[in-house]
Amino acid sequence: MLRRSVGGRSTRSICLVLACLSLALHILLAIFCLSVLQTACVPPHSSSSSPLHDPGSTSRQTKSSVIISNGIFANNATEWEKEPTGDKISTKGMREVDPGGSKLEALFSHPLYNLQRPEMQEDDWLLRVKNSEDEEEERDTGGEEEEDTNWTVAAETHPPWLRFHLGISRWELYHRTDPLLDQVTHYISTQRILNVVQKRGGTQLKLLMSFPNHGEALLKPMRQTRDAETDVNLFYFSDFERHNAEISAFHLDRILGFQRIPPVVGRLVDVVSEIKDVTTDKKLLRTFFTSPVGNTCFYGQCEYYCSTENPVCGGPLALEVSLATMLPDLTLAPRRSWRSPWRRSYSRTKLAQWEKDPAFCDGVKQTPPYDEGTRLVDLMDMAVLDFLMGNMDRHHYETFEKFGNKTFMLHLDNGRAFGRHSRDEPSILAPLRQCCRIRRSTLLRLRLMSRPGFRLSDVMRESLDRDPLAVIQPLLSEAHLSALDRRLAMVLQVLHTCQDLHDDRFQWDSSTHFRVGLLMIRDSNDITQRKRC
Ligand SMILES: Nc1ncnc2c1ncn2[C@@H]1O[C@H](COP(=O)(O)OP(=O)(O)OP(=O)(O)O)[C@@H](O)[C@H]1O
Ligand SMILES: [Mn+2]
Repeated sequence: MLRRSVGGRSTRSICLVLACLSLALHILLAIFCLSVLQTACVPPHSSSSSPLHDPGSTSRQTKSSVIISNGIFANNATEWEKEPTGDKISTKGMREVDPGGSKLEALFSHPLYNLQRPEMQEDDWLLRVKNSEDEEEERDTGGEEEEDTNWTVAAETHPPWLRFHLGISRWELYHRTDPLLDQVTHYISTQRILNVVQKRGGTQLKLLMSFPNHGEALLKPMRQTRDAETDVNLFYFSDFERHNAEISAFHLDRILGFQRIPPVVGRLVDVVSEIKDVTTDKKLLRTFFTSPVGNTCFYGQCEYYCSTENPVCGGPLALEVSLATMLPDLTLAPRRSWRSPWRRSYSRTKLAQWEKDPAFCDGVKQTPPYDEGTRLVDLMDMAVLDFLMGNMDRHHYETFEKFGNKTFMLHLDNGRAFGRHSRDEPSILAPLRQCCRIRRSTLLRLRLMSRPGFRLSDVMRESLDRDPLAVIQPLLSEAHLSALDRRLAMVLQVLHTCQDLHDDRFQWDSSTHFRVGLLMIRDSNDITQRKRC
């Protein structure tokens, strides 16, 4: 009896121990699975304007262009309210934010900026390097030889501007972490200037600079002191273009994760030895003069501000300028110019249609190319970029013809941005307010940058400090930098209001109490990732 009960008790305790062990193992397994799932499912938000975008899934996205949050993120919060995985991420390969470390590096190391790149197809590249087969074929067909450029040599021997051209894809101008970016900006900010001519097109003075090895850059000069705020009585179309706006816009676009502005860098040029003495443009040369205080000035020929009353002056010789890397020549890579649906009237009295009609977006959404693909959310990205930097001058945008409508939008001409820091211009956000659409990855990145560890003003300050002109004076004043944070909060507020305003677009899933939101368009990448999850 005793033995049996002892035996029974020991069997029971063995069973108990085994049950405990099995429970512990299950808990361990569950923790492991959760951490693996989190790593796999947290960072799936990509900008579809990058090679991360899976071109094959664009059609999938087109068919169902709104997100349908199905409760994968298991809590009662809407997607909106959920925190992006932030500075506390400790999953493999992720760094914790070091309070004294580089916020810019921390931002670019974040999962939202490091998404897996789907394989690029041959037609996803804007240009392609000739290979020996092409050359043979050309010789057989009697095709023209490339002048003095050997396109078949190894990529490392190409000049940086050429490698930049070769890296342009259907979804982005460059890859954010590519060391080439530094090389191309270093090249145009240091190479000898061989020739200068005025660049046609547009309304204000711009110069086309040539460098050794066929490199070219678009120059916009400094016209007023960097800190001067635009006069409140000036209309947006009467404002000067600013060289520091062009530089800052490039940095902001990259920080937002878009990669839709060609690399722009600052440079101090000598107006005599690097412009006057080397130019072959007689019309430009004729406009040089010495100002009453002995500074060398010029004004060129253009529609606005090209007169003795609006000269560009060295001090007495040095002039701050912005240099934008030139895109491939139009004969090699033609571009299409699109009028922005939210273009302003460029009139002192007239209002544009979108300013009078709150339902303006409904029409846009049904109009090609905004009725499918990513073009509408790309417009929203552009509105966010422009609102943050106070740019009211976005009348057109361009795309590369080769890619048709399945491609990103180029954000060229940002010279009228960063004019005022003390005032925000809510009308720039009209597209967002009227459409209530945003790319999911953009939203998550914006929210990330509203957090102290990745604060937009801090990452912008750090990024701009790397420009050669920053040693003279910061490219953006502290007032402009803090305006960025203020405006970012406003963007997030607008999106939040979208949810409140359009509550009919939300349904309640009664079984789970998860809100099913139709607010945000998903990236194709999100869909791919979600399947995996
Ligand atoms: N990096 C670049 N590479 C090649 N072409 C460019 C580049 N930047 C601008 N351009 C071309 O030059 C044209 C004029 O440039 P930009 O728009 O900056 O001048 P603008 O005087 O401000 O024009 P507008 O008065 O029409 O606003 C653009 O429309 C674009 O086609
Ligand atoms: Mn312009």
